[in-house]
Amino acid sequence: MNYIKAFAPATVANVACGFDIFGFAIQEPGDVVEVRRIDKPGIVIKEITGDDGRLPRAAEKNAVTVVMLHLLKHLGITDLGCEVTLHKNMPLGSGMGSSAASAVAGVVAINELLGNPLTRGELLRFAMEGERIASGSAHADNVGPSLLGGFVVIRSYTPLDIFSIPVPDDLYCTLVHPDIEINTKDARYILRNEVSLKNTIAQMGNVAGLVAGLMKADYDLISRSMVDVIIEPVRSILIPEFNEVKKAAINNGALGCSISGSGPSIFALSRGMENARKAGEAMKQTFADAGIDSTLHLSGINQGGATVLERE
Ligand SMILES: Nc1ncnc2c1ncn2[C@@H]1O[C@H](COP(=O)(O)OP(=O)(O)OP(=O)(O)O)[C@@H](O)[C@H]1O
Ligand SMILES: N[C@@H](CCO)C(=O)O
Repeated sequence: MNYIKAFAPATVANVACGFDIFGFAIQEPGDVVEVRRIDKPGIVIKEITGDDGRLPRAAEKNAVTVVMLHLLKHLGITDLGCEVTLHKNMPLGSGMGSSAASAVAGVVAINELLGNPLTRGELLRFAMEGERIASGSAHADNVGPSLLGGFVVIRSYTPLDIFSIPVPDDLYCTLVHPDIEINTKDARYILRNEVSLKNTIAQMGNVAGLVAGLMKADYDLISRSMVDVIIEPVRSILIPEFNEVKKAAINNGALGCSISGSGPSIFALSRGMENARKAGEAMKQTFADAGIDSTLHLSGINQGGATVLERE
């Protein structure tokens, strides 16, 4: 194989109560990566589109290529030469798993170019290295679902223990990205290290409730469990109009609404596409009323994760 083109979708991490342990992928948007063999050994970034020249061009600094370097090192491959093109189809610092989509598309593309020496599950820890470069933290709740699809639970980081759970067919995601930027690194820095016993108990109840609600297709239980008493109260101060946008979603048919990843995007889950659309329009209008432009995405839960689009 000499050429691979791969796609990896945007993701919603945390899903209200599951900081660093829950995430799911949506259908669109997503990053596209092209990898082509060249004679000279080494990984080079040939071109990046859609980033306004803001992303690092050095292979060891960009999430899309860092993952490739880690994978080649693990496999002991020193003579491979590749030119990489990244099509950046989502904003940076968006809370949509932007760095994760690049990392996942990159690792899937290089693995395919090499004839798939590793399984999807085995690629996860390499994709996490892309997150380490982007935000200083190798969390898996964006790369996990972008790579594997479905609603992903990370039961443990040491050792890594990750699995998917079924979700109701009629569950839809609304994702609204206001035109502002928040770096994951900053949004993690402001979090407190200690959590009260009272909040831990409340959060554990909601985590258990959300898993059970999704697996049993119990929409009332999903709705009651989409509550984050630990992270959202701290981070929401970084997002203008957060409380109003959340209220607009809930008042217009959403089951629940919270910050997507580390923000500023805000997501809602709804029963049926029509409710998702109604909630999304109300959320977007609330931002517009405050003079903030935003972009609306509507999607079912992406069950397949990253895909290979072309091979030569
Ligand atoms: N290929 C890449 N795509 C996006 N960001 C990258 C990439 N490579 C390195 N970065 C760096 O990662 C930082 C953005 O990552 P960050 O995690 O803050 O955003 P995000 O992925 O949109 O957020 P979130 O993880 O909350 O969804 C920027 O500083 C950017 O320069
Ligand atoms: N779980 C991570 C996701 C970042 O998208 C965080 O909230 O910092």
